[in-house]
Amino acid sequence: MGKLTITKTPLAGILLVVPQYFKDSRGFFVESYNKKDFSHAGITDEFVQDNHSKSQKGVLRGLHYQYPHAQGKLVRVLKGSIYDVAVDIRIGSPTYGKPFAVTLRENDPAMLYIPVGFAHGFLALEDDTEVMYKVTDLYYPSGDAGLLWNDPDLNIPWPLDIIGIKEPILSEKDTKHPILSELRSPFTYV
Ligand SMILES: Cc1cn([C@H]2C[C@H](O)[C@@H](COP(=O)(O)OP(=O)(O)O[C@H]3O[C@@H](C)C(=O)[C@@H](O)[C@H]3O)O2)c(=O)[nH]c1=O
Repeated sequence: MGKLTITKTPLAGILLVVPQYFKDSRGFFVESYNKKDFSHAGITDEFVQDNHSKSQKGVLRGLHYQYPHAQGKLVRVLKGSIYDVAVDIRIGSPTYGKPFAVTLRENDPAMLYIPVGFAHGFLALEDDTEVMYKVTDLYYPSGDAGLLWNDPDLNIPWPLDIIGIKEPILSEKDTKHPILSELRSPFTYV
């Protein structure tokens, strides 16, 4: 059992979660999820699916949400690094349309907890970047939805120049999401 440090961010509900990191001459050990400690710290969601993806440098996945069957997410990086972004799409939220971003990387136990009501995406900053995330509902392709990654209204400072690329590598689907002003968000702020 390790110590769990949870830090609030400027977007209510989005949390930085840092489990205790035990490093020794063999490498490291970390409890990446512990139901009891997470519940005590206020993350009471039940995670029902684990996702694992690998991306080359410059791949941008997002910004995604699912509805119905909305998913809370707990995101971490196994290999490489990502610029991870959550955008508040809860109607009535004081931070509606605002992004929060953090760099998550290998050999660093920091994770991002994103509750229901946010669109999520990330840019892989290195080749062979592997991301693993727990989600609170199963995948329903019919509920797959998103927001356009480069919507000027979101003004997300994706670090493309820092990794030396002009345009990210996107799925066909991710080029076609609506912008914030066209979004009919199903989420409300409570
Ligand atoms: C997300 C997902 C995809 N798939 C399949 C569908 C498709 O053929 C293939 C790739 O799917 P996608 O292109 O949607 O994968 P990807 O672009 O990586 O989608 C993911 O992006 C990040 C940012 C998220 O937050 C996730 O919730 C999810 O939306 O994998 C599943 O079988 N289960 C799943 O849970």
